[in-house]
Amino acid sequence: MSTSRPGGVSDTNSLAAVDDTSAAVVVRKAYKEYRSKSLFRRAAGNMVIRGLDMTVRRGTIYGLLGASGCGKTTLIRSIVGRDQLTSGVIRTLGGTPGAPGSGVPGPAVGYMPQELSLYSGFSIGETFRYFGWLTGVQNEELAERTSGLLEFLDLPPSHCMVGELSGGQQRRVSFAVALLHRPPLLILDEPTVGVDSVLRQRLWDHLLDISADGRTAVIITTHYIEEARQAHTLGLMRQGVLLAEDAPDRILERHRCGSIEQVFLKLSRAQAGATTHREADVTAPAVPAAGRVGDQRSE
Ligand SMILES: Nc1ncnc2c1ncn2[C@@H]1O[C@H](COP(=O)(O)OP(=O)(O)OP(=O)(O)O)[C@@H](O)[C@H]1O
Repeated sequence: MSTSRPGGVSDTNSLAAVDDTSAAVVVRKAYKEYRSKSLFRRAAGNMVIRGLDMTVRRGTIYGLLGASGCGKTTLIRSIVGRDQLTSGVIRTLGGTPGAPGSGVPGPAVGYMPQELSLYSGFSIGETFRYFGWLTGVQNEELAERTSGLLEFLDLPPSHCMVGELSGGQQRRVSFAVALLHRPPLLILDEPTVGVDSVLRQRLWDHLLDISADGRTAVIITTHYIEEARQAHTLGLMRQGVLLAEDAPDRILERHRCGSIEQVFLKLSRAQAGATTHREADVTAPAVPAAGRVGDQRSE
């Protein structure tokens, strides 16, 4: 594992904070390295998460904003227990994700993965029935929530087959499935890709509504700065670390910038400077375009 630790959140480093009960998710000193499966490239590792700290409070929306390839999905998959860190600590709803009895993954978490994981041979109604059965939502409660979600998300009638829906409609079904059982932790990996601006705002309004109960935490990843700005806490992610983590207004104030794009640019340059100085194994930064952060895969 590389020993380079380019940046991170300095004021939340204490490992004692992992047992903070007001937090739905705590990540401390997280590192994740992918090892190549190729026989010819076995020595080459890819350090995707590099000493990352993150805290998600109950009753808040956490917007995880970063360029394509910065490690958002890898982090999310570790939080829901679908992937394991190389080192570091994660507490999701007080337990270790993936550990027996932790309940994660499980019904306590509503997870919308980036890749679609629906059954194309099911109708929309059967999909809701199946996931409702897995999470304990049945009968009148299921019928009521199904019709509410179909209407809210502008979906076709429940007899329509999932395999015959458009990609955007399938993403909305996947979003509905994550919401169906009203879990205390909702993790949405790029739910607004391919969603029109009216529905996108409706979706954000809904997330703000459900987190207002003071109990439900939402983590949402996105490339879009203007929508992430609505989150209570914003994590600005780049090359496997959080460059900043705070309320959007406090981030602007602290860095004396007029926009999140400017903060991103400023902190990206500082991170690149620090990295070059340490001659670490990361390359030059991408400059974020206005309104959307750039692609890091090709860096
Ligand atoms: N299973 C895997 N094996 C090897 N490398 C992987 C694997 N999954 C992701 N990566 C690499 O890890 C890096 C981060 O990928 P990740 O999907 O976490 O980024 P992201 O920020 O979610 O990107 P996007 O916004 O495009 O979804 C990329 O360089 C990717 O190629």
